[in-house]
Amino acid sequence: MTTFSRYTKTIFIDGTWQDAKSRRTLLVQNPATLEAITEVSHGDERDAEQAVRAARQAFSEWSGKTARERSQFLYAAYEKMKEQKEELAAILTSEQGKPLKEARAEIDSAASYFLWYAEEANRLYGEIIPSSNKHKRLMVIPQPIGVVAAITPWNFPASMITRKLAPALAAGCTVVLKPAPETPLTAYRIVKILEEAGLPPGVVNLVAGDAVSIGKCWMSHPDVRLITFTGSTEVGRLLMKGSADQVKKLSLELGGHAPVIVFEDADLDLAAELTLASKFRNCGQTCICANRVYVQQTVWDAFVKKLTAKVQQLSLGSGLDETTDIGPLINEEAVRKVQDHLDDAVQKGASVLYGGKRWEGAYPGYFFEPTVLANVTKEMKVMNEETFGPLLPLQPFADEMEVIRQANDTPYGLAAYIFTDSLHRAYRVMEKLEYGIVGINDVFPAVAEAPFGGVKQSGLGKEGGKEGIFEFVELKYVSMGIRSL
Ligand SMILES: NC(=O)c1ccc[n+]([C@@H]2O[C@H](COP(=O)([O-])OP(=O)(O)OC[C@H]3O[C@@H](n4cnc5c(N)ncnc54)[C@H](O)[C@@H]3O)[C@@H](O)[C@H]2O)c1
Ligand SMILES: O=C[C@H](O)CS(=O)(=O)O
Repeated sequence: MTTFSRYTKTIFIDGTWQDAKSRRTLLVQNPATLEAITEVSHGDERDAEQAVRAARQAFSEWSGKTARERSQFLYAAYEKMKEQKEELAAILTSEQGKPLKEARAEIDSAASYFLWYAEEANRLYGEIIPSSNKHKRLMVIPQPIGVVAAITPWNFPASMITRKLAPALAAGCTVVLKPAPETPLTAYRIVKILEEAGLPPGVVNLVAGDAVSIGKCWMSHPDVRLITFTGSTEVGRLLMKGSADQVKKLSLELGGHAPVIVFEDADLDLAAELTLASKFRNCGQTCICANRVYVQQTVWDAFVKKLTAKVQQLSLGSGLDETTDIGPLINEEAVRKVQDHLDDAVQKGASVLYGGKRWEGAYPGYFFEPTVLANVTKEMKVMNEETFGPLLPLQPFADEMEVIRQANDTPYGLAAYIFTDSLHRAYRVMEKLEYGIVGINDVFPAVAEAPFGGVKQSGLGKEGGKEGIFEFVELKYVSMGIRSL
């Protein structure tokens, strides 16, 4: 089990670990036990500016390497991350709270992006276009966009970083990275792993610190060509506005409000099991988790009985305890949001089928009981705003067209889920759902080989898949005049 000293340098610029220019530090605590883990460097615009200079300086050499050389680096990073999985998972759980079994799965996922883009680095093809003019030859060549600013969230502090770093490095970009203040130690260990894999100075630069000042620096810096952000829609809007003056390219992975639709022809045991798994993974703190469940009236009683029976078997506790199914929320603000959504729903007529209050257990941290609601209505906050906690509203529906309308009635468009054993119904409904990701009898769509991303106010662009690398690339079109003999 990794232990940290009282202070950990979490600013890494041009190959050197350093203090913040301001000498400021920030405490990192365990959200389950509230114990202090360590103080970390807390940088600002001065550190952010220095990081961009280092990344700009390193760009020519890194982008000048062959695809094979960049690929080999990413393979080495993959191998080292797999070797250090247990240590990384323990660090992740200590600062973020999720159960170790989920943290291990996240490290596997994080490493898979290094593996996938080690492979894709060698497949960033251009093309020759058949010219309509015999005196011209036309081609398109992909080129790395340049210095990339990556800003990441606390809920998946490993995979949200590698989902950006891997394609950026594969394409030949250099990176300045700001992790979430709640989870800087996972970012610290990932950069340490990259160092061990042979990271050249300036290729990846880490600046843990003040989000607003660092963000302002990178939004206004002319050498930052792309901002790739994963986080709330609210912050995504700020970054869009702040990048507009320079027309910066943006890749945005934002908030969600996933509907689950359980049809009468579904496997109800599977639907109950996967709805539970989706909702309560990471204590409900995932962008693609079930936020509302629509159950066809004819199977309401059977489904609700199965779901509530399973919820009662979930055990809460510290993520470092192997028997834990649900860990803490990330902080007190997160608990207050869950309580606010619950209070609002009950005041507007919802009934609590299970749970309904903070968990008073063996740990002093930010725990909330897994909670299931019925008699919910569209007017409730929980049916419209991302709760980001263990609160699950259930609502009956009558027919297919009505539930599709209800499912689409949101500004979000990240993920949606359908449970049915009818191929015809699955295809009909999937085509009409206004979401970037649709799960059919599945609630875990995120894999490195597929393009992950939302529509509407859930984001712009894709991460993963063959598509993900193109966020970090500019396509140059070359028109060449050829003299005939
Ligand atoms: N679509 C996805 O793939 C995806 C994945 C994970 C999380 N999320 C979303 O992220 C949110 C939860 O994560 P969070 O609480 O860390 O989100 P957040 O938006 O509060 O913070 C995300 C990152 O942005 C930084 N940040 C905050 N304000 C900023 C500013 N003004 N300028 C620059 N940076 C700023 C934070 O420090 C953090 O590093 C949820 O909405 C969740 O749905 C989306
Ligand atoms: O929180 C959002 C993450 O993208 C969840 S997942 O790791 O993609 O399932």
